[in-house]
Amino acid sequence: MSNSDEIRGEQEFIDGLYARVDALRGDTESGVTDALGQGNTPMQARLERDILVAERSGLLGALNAVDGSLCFGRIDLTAGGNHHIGRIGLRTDDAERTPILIDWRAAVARPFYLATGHTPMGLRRRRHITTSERAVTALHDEILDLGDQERTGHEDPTGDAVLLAALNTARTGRMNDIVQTIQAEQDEIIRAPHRGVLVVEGGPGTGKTAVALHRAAYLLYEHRELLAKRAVLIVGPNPAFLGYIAEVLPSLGETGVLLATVGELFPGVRAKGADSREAAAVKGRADMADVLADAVRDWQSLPDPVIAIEHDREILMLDDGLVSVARERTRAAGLPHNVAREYFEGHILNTLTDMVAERIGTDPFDGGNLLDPSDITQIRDDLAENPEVWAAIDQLWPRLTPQRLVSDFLADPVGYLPDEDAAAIRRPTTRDWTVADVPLLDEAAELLGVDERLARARADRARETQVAYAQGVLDVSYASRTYEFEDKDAEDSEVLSAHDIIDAERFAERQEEDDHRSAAERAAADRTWAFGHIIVDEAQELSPMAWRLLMRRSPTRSMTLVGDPAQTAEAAGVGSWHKILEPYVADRWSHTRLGVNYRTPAEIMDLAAAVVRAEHPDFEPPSSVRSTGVRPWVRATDDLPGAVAKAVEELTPAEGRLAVIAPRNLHRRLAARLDGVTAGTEPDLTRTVVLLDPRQAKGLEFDSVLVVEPGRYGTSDLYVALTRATQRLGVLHTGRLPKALADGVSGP
Ligand SMILES: Nc1ncnc2c1ncn2[C@@H]1O[C@H](COP(=O)(O)OP(=O)(O)OP(=O)(O)O)[C@@H](O)[C@H]1O
Repeated sequence: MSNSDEIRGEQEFIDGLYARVDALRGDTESGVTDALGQGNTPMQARLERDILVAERSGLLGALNAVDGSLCFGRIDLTAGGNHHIGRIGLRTDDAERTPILIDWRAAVARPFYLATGHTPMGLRRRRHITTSERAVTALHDEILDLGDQERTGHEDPTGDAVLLAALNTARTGRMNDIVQTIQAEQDEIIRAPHRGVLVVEGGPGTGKTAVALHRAAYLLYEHRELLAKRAVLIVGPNPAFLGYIAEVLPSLGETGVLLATVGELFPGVRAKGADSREAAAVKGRADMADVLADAVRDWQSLPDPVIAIEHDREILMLDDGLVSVARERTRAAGLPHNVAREYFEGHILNTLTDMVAERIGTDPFDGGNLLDPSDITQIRDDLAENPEVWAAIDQLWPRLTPQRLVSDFLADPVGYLPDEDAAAIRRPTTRDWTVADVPLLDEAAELLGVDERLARARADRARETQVAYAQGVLDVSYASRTYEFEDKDAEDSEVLSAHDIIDAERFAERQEEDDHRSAAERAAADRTWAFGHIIVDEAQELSPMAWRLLMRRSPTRSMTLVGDPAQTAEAAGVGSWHKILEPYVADRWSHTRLGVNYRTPAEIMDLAAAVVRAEHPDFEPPSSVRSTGVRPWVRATDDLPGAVAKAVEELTPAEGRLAVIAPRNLHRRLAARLDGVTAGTEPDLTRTVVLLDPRQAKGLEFDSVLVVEPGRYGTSDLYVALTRATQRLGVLHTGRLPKALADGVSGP
């Protein structure tokens, strides 16, 4: 076959695949339209319709998402025949249902990623198919069976042309999937068993984030049953980062995933405030769990010295001795505070009942008690009607919300912590919640528990509303009943109206069961949700308190943690995997390392590594997969805004993105000189020029990067900033220059 025949052949095949996708999409769309057009059908049918619409909409979403590059590879087998590999699997629309496109996650597709000339895994040839929209634009073939003489004219002798093209393309501000070029070391991690804790460590640009996202897609494919129900959680360091990675999973046809920062994991709270570095470090420490437990105990107070309760025209004196006994008995039950309150109420009511009984029932002659059990019950019931009794109980053992506990604690933490730490976290109760507050709120929720009676009362009220609603719905369907039964069509006359099969109560129950939100949506609204799998990116940044929160969300400890200790920025970050995991899984976790940097060219990586080596001489950076021949530059200036504006002009790529990374307090001055720049807490990363502080740059990448005033960053922040570029790096400074930068480059 000639060179162009090969392309034509693939084009025809791919046209066939798209025809199949279009037909499927048409079927799915009309299925949804028909279902929605059914109008006021009986209840059961309506529930089924909702499920069908949800399922079909998911399928439709997947079909639309993969449209860009449905098929990207082909493997030719030594034994004859071939398989095309794509983002989703497709079968023929006939009785045989023959596979025509293999999902990249299927076992059959694996040799596409792993086969080498050395270990061909039954392959003769591997082909990468590049498409633009629906048109085939290039083919790259690798011969894996060296004895095979057949040539296609599309041979790629080094086998890395497609990878290098992907690494060199202009960035868009949104991460792309790497499904066409997953490397063998990455594939192994993506397909690792989902049980247990897997730690993936690797330097900048080694594909940790990409691998984590593809792993989520793989797990959803391989364990669809389990994970569609329990959902996968992906935790990232900040909202800008989550925006950056948000399109990867949908492009792989997967949407059943919750992406969140730790600051978003307490439903009902949005962390908008900022903490100082010291405050975040103190709030993140593991001993905060004990501190909060102490704070809860301090709400369980004693009278000072008595509480006088007027009852039945007498005064009952509740003193600290009596309350102390009730408190100790309640605490001995070992229950969360709000749950234990019911026991405390019981003890106090008993204490007061004894007092009253003693006063009115004592036999003046022998000191015995003249009351019988029904009198005692009556006294207790009367006391339970007395608002003063409840006011005393509320004072001594108040019901608390996590928000109340934490905000009161932060308003006055003195006495719970060393003075310096208390001063660092102290703040008025009116302030916004911060990210570091969220694990404290979660801890507080655990310590407080849910008052079962309150929860039951709330559930009862909700149920009553639902039953009333159901009754209304059933009345409507009852009205339509005659019509249904009079219908001439025999099949329709078989249809039972909702009334025949279900009463209002049961319908309400069924409504509760049939919650049509996706698992990810339900998980987002539920603090106690147990996820099927949790993936944590930049895991080295999380504090011990944040780990406590995440471990609660993963009772099965099915987790993938990715990170790089050399990039740890947060003072609260734990730093060592052993320290993070020891309390939860002891040493039952596995560890793997990625060693190739796909992002940063060797010229830039050498400079960044020198910065870390100045502090840690044994530091081993990942090796860059490519070099560009373009050396980074470092320049001194007296006029920073002017020099930045000039450098931005010089570095802005014709296509692609530029990041200016500068300390936050310079942003206003710099932004004033940069037209159309985007900045702020949630910058729009799709704009050509983005202004970021070093923390915001974490996990992101750009074609060009300009680092401003490097002398003002800590080593790990500087390492992060210097390793964000795929092509060019410039450094500008007025002040001190870290020696490694001065030595590494000589500016013009
Ligand atoms: N196999 C691959 N094929 C194509 N591109 C890849 C591959 N592996 C990684 N990349 C690209 O390399 C870049 C870096 O990947 P990624 O952001 O996942 O690295 P990282 O290890 O998370 O980096 P950092 O720790 O610096 O945030 C991304 O653009 C990613 O798409």
